[in-house]
Order: sequence, then structure tokens, then C-alpha cells
Amino acid sequence: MDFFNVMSVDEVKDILVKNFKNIKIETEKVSILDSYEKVLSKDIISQINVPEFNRSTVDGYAIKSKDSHGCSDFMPSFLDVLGEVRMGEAVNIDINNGQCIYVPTGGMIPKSSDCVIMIEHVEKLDENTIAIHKPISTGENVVYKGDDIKENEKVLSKGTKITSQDIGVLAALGVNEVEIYKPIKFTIISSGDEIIDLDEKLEFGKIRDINGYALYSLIKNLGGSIVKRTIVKDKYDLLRDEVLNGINSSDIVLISGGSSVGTKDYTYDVINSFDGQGVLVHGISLKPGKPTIIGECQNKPVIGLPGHPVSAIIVFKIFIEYLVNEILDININKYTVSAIIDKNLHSSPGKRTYQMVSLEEVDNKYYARPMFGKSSMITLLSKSCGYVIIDENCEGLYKEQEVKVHLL
Ligand SMILES: Nc1nc2c(c(=O)[nH]1)N[C@H]1C(S)=C(S)[C@@H](COP(=O)(O)OP(=O)(O)OC[C@H]3O[C@@H](n4cnc5c(N)ncnc54)[C@H](O)[C@@H]3O)O[C@H]1N2
Ligand code: MOO
Repeated sequence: MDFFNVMSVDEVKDILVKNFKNIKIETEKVSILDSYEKVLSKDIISQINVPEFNRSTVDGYAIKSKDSHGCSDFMPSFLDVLGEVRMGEAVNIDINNGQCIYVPTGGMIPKSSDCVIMIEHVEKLDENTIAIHKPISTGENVVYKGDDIKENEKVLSKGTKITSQDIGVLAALGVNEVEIYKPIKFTIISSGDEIIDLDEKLEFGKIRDINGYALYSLIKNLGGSIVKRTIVKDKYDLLRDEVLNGINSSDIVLISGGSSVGTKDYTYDVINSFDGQGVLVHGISLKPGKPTIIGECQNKPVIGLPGHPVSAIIVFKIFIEYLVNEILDININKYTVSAIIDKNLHSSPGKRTYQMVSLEEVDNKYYARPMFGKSSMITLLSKSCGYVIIDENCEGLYKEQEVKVHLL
């Protein structure tokens, strides 16, 4: 077996896109009530204007704004009240100069009116007459037809992860059902003679399967589904069988452990044993996560994540999240926090370093405190809030330097 042929993070992302962006993911129609956090597989184009008519945003009188021009406490304008607009009903009356009509909040205003004056700014002289003392401008207290959404406007794009606000938009359009991507299917294989499941006895020398469980929840959090989570011993045939099952039943196969160059690291050979291009990447200039493997077997991505839990999770976040976002056209809109690093920090030039940090708020400023530990220590991640990325060509960070913290 060859030793690592290390590639940069960006090169690896390009390889993922080139080989796997066009994987076909099934779609289905669901009620908008079941669409929360699902990903749209088609653009939503509005068939209507929202609102469909000019509406008042206040309780008041719809008038022609020019009837109010020049009026004051000393020289009010007097207007005839033609009647009242009823909620939910079309207005058939038009107003002329010197006339107005009462409109409740949200009610339709007559075509000939261009503004609404609030009742508290009006003096009601009798049932049919009001006086106004203050000028009001065109458009005041009115939402015009199509102000919110225009007919034929693209309201939501393919790849949108649907939020509660988006469900509100769909309801406004009268859309009952949307077409979404079905969850991307994953198989998770934890490999290693030492790895045992939670219901097994912890004999001396054994290690609980941390990665299988952490990856399971990362996939769920991404909107994916897990077809199978399993543990296999360090035997070529057993690993190959599980990878074959994974390829046949899933869209993406993840193997944790066995990605390095030890005598019992079979991931590389197993990936190369299937039809397809085999191993595309073995080794990334990345810390943690260098011994990652990316392969293509029978047109499916099979990814060998490093066994150390911190490395497995970080590699998932850098590459699997990226790939899923690319496949589903999800707009990557990750929130970051600006913070001040509170220690000098050396990195490893030549490698992109993902430095874990905790965050502390002092006097309305965030401070990022580097968290140190080995990549075999899962609590390094659980005690951190996020990470700072230090580029390959950078030797480190200076205390007090402003950094972007990517939240975990
Ligand atoms: N000669 C070299 N050895 C190693 C290198 C190297 O460049 N040259 N890289 C090191 C780095 S970096 C990492 S990370 C590991 C990755 O190793 P593997 O992917 O082959 O993983 P294993 O050897 O199977 O396991 C490593 C470590 O992680 C523990 N582990 C594995 N799976 C799980 C799991 N599901 N849950 C919890 N812990 C797990 C395993 O017990 C080992 O302690 O290679 C270095 N070696
Ligand atoms: O991926 Mo390794 O964790 O750099 O030790």
C-alpha cells in the first residue's frame, strides 16, 4: 500500500464536487406542515400577488392624500364619509375629492384612495363628516398589491432549508404541498478489533464506539437518514461485506477507523476492490484529520474517516456537510462569531489547522480561548464552542487578533 499522497482541503472539496455533486437523490411531495427543515428540490414561483389588493395597515379613513395638503389645526380639511369597508369584502365604492371611507386594519382601500389617516388623527364631527388637521402623504398606512410578493416572483429557491418563516410564505401563496429531497441515506461502519457497542461488556483494552454515535447525530442534524450503524472487526472480508451492503442500500458510506497506514488498516484496499475509480484521496493537509480517505465505489462516495473521534467529527463537518450542501444545492449560510483570540497560538504551516476554542463574553466582546488536547479526546470537542481556521500558509495567531469562530 502507498503512504499518504496529501492534498489540500480545497483540492479535496473540488474532487468531491467533481465526482459526487450530481448523485441523484429521490424527491417527494409533503404537506407544508411536514416540510420544516426539509430541503426544497424545486424553486417556488408565486402565481399571485400578495396582497392581492391595496390594504390599510391601520384603523382609519381612506382618503385622497391631496385632500389633506395644506390642512392644519387652524385650517382643517372637511371630508364626507361615504360609509365603511367590511373585512374580507371587496370595495365597490370609489371616493372623489373631499370624500373618504372608513377602513379597518387590513381592509381593502378603494382604488381612488392613496393613503389612510388613523382614526386618532381625525375629528369626527358627525356620522357623515370628519375633519383632519394634519397633512398625510401618498402611500401612508397602505400596503399596495404585490408589495409583499409579486406574481411570477421566485420566492424560495431550490436548495432552501425550509424555516418556519418560509412555511408562512408558502401559506400566504396558498401552497399546500412542496417537493422536497428525501433524506440522504448513510451507512456508518465503525471499524476496529477494539471497538465495542454500548450494550457490550467493557473488557480491559476495549473502546466504546464513540464515532458511530456522534456521526449518527451529525447526520440527523444534517437532515440525513441512517440505514445502518454497525461495528466490524479488523478483517478485510467483514469490512468489504459491510461496505457492499452500504453501497447497495445507501447514498454515502462512512467508515471510521482503519484509514491510516497500519497493517490492519483495510479501508484503502476495500475501497479499491469495488468497480469504480477506487481511492481518490488518501491524506489531506489538515489538522486534525490528515489520514482521511475518499473513494468512489460503484458511483457512490465511500469515505474513510480517521478513527480518532475529534478527527472523525471535524472531517465530517468539513467534507461531508460540504458535500451534502453541494448535492442538495443548499446555500451555505453558517453563522460565525467574531472574537478576539486570548493567547498567542502556533499552528502547523503547510496544514490547514482547525483549532478548537471556547467563547467567553466580556464587556460585550467575545474572547476565543484555544482549547488544547489530543484528537483522541472527545471532551476536547464537547468543551469547545467552535473552531478557528488557521490557513496553510499562516504560522499562527497573535493574542488580541480578531478571528472568526465557526460554531460546532
Ligand atoms: N504511521 C502513522 N500512523 C498514524 C498516522 C500517520 O500519519 N502515520 N496518523 C495518525 C492520525 S493523525 C490518526 S487520526 C490516526 C487515524 O487512524 P485510523 O483512521 O487508521 O484509525 P484507527 O487506527 O483504527 O484508530 C485510531 C484511534 O481511534 C480510536 N477509534 C477508532 N474508531 C473509534 C470509534 N468508533 N470510537 C472511538 N474511538 C475510535 C482507536 O481505538 C484508536 O485509538 O492514525 C494515526 N496514526
Ligand atoms: O487526524 Mo489525527 O487526529 O490528526 O491525530
